[in-house]
Amino acid sequence: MSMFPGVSLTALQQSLLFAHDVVARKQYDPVLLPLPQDLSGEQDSVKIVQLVKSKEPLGATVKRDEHTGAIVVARIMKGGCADRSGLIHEGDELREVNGIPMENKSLDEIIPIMAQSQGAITFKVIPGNKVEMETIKPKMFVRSLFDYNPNEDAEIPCKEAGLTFTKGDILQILSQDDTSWWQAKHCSVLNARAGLIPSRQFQESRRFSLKRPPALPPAQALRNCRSSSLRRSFRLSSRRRKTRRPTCGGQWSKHNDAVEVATYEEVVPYHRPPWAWPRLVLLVGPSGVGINELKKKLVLSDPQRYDVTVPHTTRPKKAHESDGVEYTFIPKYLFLTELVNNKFVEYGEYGGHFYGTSLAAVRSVLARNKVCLLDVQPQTVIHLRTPEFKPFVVYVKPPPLEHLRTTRRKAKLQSWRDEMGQMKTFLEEDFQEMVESAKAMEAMYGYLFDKVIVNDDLAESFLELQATLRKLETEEQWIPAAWMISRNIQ
Ligand SMILES: Nc1ncnc2c1ncn2[C@@H]1O[C@H](COP(=O)(O)OP(=O)(O)OP(=O)(O)O)[C@@H](O)[C@H]1O
Repeated sequence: MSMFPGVSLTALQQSLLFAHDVVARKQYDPVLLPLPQDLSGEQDSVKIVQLVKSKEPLGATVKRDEHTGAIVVARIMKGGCADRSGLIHEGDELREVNGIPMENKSLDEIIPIMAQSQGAITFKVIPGNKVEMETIKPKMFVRSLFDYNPNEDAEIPCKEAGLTFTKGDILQILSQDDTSWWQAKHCSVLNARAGLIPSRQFQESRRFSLKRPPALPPAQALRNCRSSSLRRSFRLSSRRRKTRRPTCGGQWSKHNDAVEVATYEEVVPYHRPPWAWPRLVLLVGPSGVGINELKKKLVLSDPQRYDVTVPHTTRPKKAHESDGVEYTFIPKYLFLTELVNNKFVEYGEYGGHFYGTSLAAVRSVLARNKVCLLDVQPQTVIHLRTPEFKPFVVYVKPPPLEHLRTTRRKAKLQSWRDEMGQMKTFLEEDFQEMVESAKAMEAMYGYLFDKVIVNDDLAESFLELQATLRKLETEEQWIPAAWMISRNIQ
C-alpha cells in the first residue's frame, strides 16, 4: 500500500518501502532478559540488576566476605562497564549471576562466569550498605617511581584488574578508597581503563618482601670523583685542567642523604611562566661518560640560552686568570664560613685548597634567564629538588661495554693526567668501572632521573639532549606538586 494517497508506486518502490518497514521494526539493542519470577521468598532488599556487557571486562572484582562467607563486590573499576551502569556498588552481595547461584561456588569458578558473559548479564544482588565517599581530590596525578607488573605480584587480589606501569609513567589516581589497592589509569593513553595498583602505604610496607633492586656494589663503585681528578663542575671554566682531585662533598642542605622509599610522587602540570627562572638542568652520570663534552657542546651551540656556573676556589689566582671567569677566588676563611652556612652545592679539597660550586653561582646563571647546566653527584640531586630550582635531571648513561670499547678508542680521560700532564686514554678497567658505577647509580637514584640519555654516539646524544631541553621551554611538564604548593623558597 502506498504511504502517499493518490500516488501510485512501482513494484520496486513498494518492495523498498516494505524492506524499510521490516528493518525499522527490528530491535537492534541487546535484549534484556525477563526478570526472574522467584523473588517472593527473598529478602526485601534483593535487587535484580541487568547490564549489557560488550567484550570489555565488567570492571569489577569480587571477594568472599570473611565473616559471612558471602560473595561480595570488592571493587568497581572507575570508568568500567559496571561503574558506568551505576547499578552495582562495592559491598553488594552477589547471589546469582545469569541465574547461576553463587552460593558454594569458589572465586575461581565465579570469575570465569562473569568474564565470559556477554550481552545481557543478570545479577541478583543484596545491596551493601557501604556509603560511597569521595576520599580523593578530583584529579590527582602521580609519577611512578618503580616498575610494576601485576602478573609478578602474588598479593594483588585480581591480576587481570592490575595496571602495568614503568618507572616515570604518569598515572591518574581515580580511587584511594581501598587502603592497599588504588585505582589508576595511564594519563598518556586516551580512554585508558582503570586498573589496580598497590597503594603508596602498601607498597612501602612490603618493600622488603618485594624484589629488591640489585644489591649495591661496594661503595667505591659509586664514586663519581676519580682519585686523581677534579670534579667536572669545579674545573669546567678552568682553561688548564687539574691533575688531582679534591674530595667531594656537599652539606648546604638541611636534608639528609637518606634515599626515600620510592613509590609514587604527586605531580602537577607545569609550564614556565614568563617571570619564572628556567628550570635548573642537572646532569648526572659516571665519571668519563661524557657529561663535560655534552655541556660544552650545549653552551657552544647557544651561549645565550645555556651557561655553566663559575666555581669558587681558595687557591691563589694565576697570572692569566681573572676573578669570576675561570674561578671566583675567595680566601679560605670565607670559603669555610660559606661552607658552614650551607652556601655550597658541592665542594672539595685538593692540595690544601678548596673548590666548590656555590648556590649563588647557580642563581646568578638563572637570574640571567639562562638554563644553568650543572653536573652533580646523584646524591646532591636530592638536596636541589626545591621549588626554587625545580631541577630537571638528565642521567647520562654509558652504552654497553662493547660500544664503549669501540666509541672511546681515541678518547682521552680529561680528568686524569699523568706526571707529565698528559691525559690518559681509557683502559679496559675504566670502562668496567664506568658501567659498574652506572648500575649502582641507577639502582640507588634512578627514581630521580627525568630523562635518560645513552651516550653511545656523541653527536646523537647531543641532539637528543638539545631537543629534550628545548621541550622544557616549550612544552608542559609534570613536576612534583610540592614544588608548586610550597612557598618556602630558600
Ligand atoms: N659518545 C662518545 N663517543 C666518543 N667519545 C666520547 C663520547 N662521549 C665523550 N667522549 C670522550 O670521552 C672523554 C671523557 O668525556 P668527558 O670529559 O666529557 O667525560 P666526563 O663524564 O665529564 O668525565 P669526568 O667525570 O672524568 O670529568 C672525552 O675525551 C670525550 O671527548
